[in-house]
Amino acid sequence: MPRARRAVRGAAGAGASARAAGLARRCGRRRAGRVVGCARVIDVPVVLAGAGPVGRAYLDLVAARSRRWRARYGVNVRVSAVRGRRGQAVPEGGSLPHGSWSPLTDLAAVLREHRARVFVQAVPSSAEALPRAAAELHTALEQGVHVATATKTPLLTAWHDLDRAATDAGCAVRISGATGAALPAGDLARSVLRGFDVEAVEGCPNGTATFVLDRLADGIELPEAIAAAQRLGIAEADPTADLSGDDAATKLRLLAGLLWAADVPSMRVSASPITEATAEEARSAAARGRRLRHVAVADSPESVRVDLRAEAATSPLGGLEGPDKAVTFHCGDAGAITVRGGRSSPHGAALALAKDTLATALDPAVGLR
Ligand SMILES: NC(=O)C1=CN([C@@H]2O[C@H](COP(=O)(O)OP(=O)(O)OC[C@H]3O[C@@H](n4cnc5c(N)ncnc54)[C@H](OP(=O)(O)O)[C@@H]3O)[C@@H](O)[C@H]2O)C=CC1
Ligand SMILES: N[C@@H](CC=O)C(=O)O
Repeated sequence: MPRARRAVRGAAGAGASARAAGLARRCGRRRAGRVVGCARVIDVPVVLAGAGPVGRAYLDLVAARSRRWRARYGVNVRVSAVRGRRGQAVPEGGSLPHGSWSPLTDLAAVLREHRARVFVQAVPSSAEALPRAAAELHTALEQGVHVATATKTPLLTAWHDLDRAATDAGCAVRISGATGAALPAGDLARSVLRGFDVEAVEGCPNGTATFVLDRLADGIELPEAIAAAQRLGIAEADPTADLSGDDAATKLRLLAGLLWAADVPSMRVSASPITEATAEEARSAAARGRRLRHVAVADSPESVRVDLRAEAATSPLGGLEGPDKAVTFHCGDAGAITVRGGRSSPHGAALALAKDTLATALDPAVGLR
């Protein structure tokens, strides 16, 4: 999709930021873990929406790693405000405050007050949360604030609007957290494989499905397997989309949007769900030395299908251990390129959001792609 890339705050600022980071790396002298000397540091104040497992993991990660990122990349990430469903708070020493939160105020005002550079979103990927989640992304972009999101639903419904709003604002919308947590499939699709003319993409991008299928093969009942995935923070609070194949299809739709400028909202989805009846299939595959997998495939920008497939235990998908994930890009002359790992977990999603937060300062980009 050809597009004029406007050099406004995000792009010009990010170019300068990248140069500043290079300068920081060249000039910085590390002493007792601190950058000293002539280092210039890019300040990245963040407003975080969502204080569930993923949001809290992001806060913890920033608290634990910000000094390292400052020394290593010349970027100072700090969460200056956190917003939940009804309240908001200023972190104390990098953690959520123990006391009560104040009532929510206007997001635009909060972004301005904190001079936010990035709006990080980690609210539920649910129909109920969608209207506010979508509206808040637009508010951030209108304020000239970059976005890093793990929330999938607004991307599915408002892909083009968000891309347009981000491009107009000269801001980036980074979606690694929504395309498979710490699995860097989104980066491959968005930029790394550019020019390889990817013909098809397939994989197991849902950690819950792989985890549950292996438990079924072990003879564990479906409800027990789902409960274990929820205890580990892999499955969504409502695991329906994990098991129906919708979450895997969503991730492939987002990858297709990044790869091919696919019309994400209108892509057709067909999926065979994981049900009680799947247990027999999983055990039968195991008896043949194979492993049942929920495999999502997009071989055109029009559609995604998710099927149960018995994979050889030595293949990239069969060899997976949930909640790890794998995605293979079929790249014509470059062959099949598989990325694997990046487990689904709140910490994995937080790592993806952190990577994307750093990228807004270090790798200039505008829009979704
Ligand atoms: N767990 C994982 O492995 C991964 C998760 N993700 C995605 O990350 C996102 C966050 O996940 P998780 O932390 O488990 O989410 P939760 O369901 O625990 O919700 C997180 C937060 O969202 C707030 N919230 C709830 N409803 C709304 C609403 N309608 N509008 C605005 N805010 C709302 C909650 O506020 P309050 O506390 O006030 O109720 C809470 O702070 C999800 O979209 C998920 O799909 C992505 C990759 C991996
Ligand atoms: N529930 C999802 C979490 C990340 O998107 C999964 O199981 O992969």
